[in-house]
Amino acid sequence: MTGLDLSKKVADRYLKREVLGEGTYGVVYKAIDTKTGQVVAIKKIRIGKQKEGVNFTALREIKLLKELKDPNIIELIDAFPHKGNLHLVFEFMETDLEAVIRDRNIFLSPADIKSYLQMTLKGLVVCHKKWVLHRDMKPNNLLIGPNGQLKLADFGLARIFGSPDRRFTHQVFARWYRAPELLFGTKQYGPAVDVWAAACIFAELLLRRPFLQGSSDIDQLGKIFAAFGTPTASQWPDMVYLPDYVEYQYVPAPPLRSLFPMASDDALDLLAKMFTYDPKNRISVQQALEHRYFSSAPLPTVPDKLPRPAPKRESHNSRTSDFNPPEGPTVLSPPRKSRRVMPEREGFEGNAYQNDKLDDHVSEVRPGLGDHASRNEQVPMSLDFSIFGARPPNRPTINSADRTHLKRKLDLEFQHPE
Ligand SMILES: Nc1ncnc2c1ncn2[C@@H]1O[C@H](COP(=O)(O)OP(=O)(O)OP(=O)(O)O)[C@@H](O)[C@H]1O
Repeated sequence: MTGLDLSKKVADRYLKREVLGEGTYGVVYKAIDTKTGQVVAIKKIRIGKQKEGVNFTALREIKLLKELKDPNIIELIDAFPHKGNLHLVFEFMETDLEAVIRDRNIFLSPADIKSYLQMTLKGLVVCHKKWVLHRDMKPNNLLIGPNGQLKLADFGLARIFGSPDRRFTHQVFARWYRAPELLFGTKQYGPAVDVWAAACIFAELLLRRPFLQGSSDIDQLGKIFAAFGTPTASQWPDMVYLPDYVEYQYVPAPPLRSLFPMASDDALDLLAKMFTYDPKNRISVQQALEHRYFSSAPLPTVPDKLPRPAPKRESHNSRTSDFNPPEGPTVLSPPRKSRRVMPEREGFEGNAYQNDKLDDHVSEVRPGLGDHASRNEQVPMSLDFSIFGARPPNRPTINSADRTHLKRKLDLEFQHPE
């Protein structure tokens, strides 16, 4: 029996290989496109059994992705229903920015950081020009291909934001990357939320660890204010009118330089502009790309010279593959499962990370993509960041209450399209 025989064929075209992980909307597995020989990633989304019969979140993702073709945005190659599931076929990406940041063997030079940030912003500017927010920017949604190209992925939560009257659910962001206006419950927000998240990613590239690790929304705001000072009315006049506004004790901002001692003056200037409190005054993605940080020395590293994690078990060529793998498909444990958080009571009590250990007995072997399991290990730090407290063991994603809320919201939107 050949490897080909052992592999399961999907839609008469894709040879299924190992599971790569599991996201909010379903399992992602690796496959080979027998038509082209290309290695692909297939996101399998269960089609709802509801009256409408289709998972509209997935349809939205398809529509958005088809409109967003760009070297810095993940390519949707194909989409088809199969055995009651919707399958989205994406170009296969070897790793993601989170794996790069966590890899203690990787040294990121100022030019490397500049390059990763520039590619992130280039992908975002395409979204924003088409009036689309990404809304879920975080390092593990920034995938990296074999030639070092960074591409924005996971548009499951993105949506068009053209109409000024549109209201969004504000609970969709992974907390650590959430802008203060979202944390204060704003119902109308714009591309500035992606700029804030990109600033958090920029800071994370500089620090080699997540910058503002709040354990609740209130704590998240506390962490933000400890870093940049409590915003004053003159800095952000609309703040007091936001639905969930609460007054925080005034704390002055420490010098930004003290938080990022290794950053250049240009990097700090851009960072400060991206971390501006008032979304109306926050720098846009286009303006950020035009900032002198990107034109001053050192120039951004060319993508294929960027440091990336070493492949774990086999070397990948994501564009081609032999059709005769020595073994059949290996089903691996979804690594993301162990990183999910249980429903969290917002506020001061409860521990969002209490279920981290649930899947500890399942070992993870995931060739190609970065070793997510190792993310809990200590990583070298470039400065003393202890004022922001101990590093929680895991990275929170949206909780199930958020998800239920989001689903209800999306269902409503599709029942009453504007
Ligand atoms: N194009 C791809 N190539 C290779 N691996 C991928 C690709 N897309 C997703 N993956 C991997 O599959 C797993 C699930 O990804 P998915 O985008 O569904 O969710 P996520 O981003 O991990 O989580 P969330 O849904 O909470 O944002 C992740 O481990 C991701 O790295």
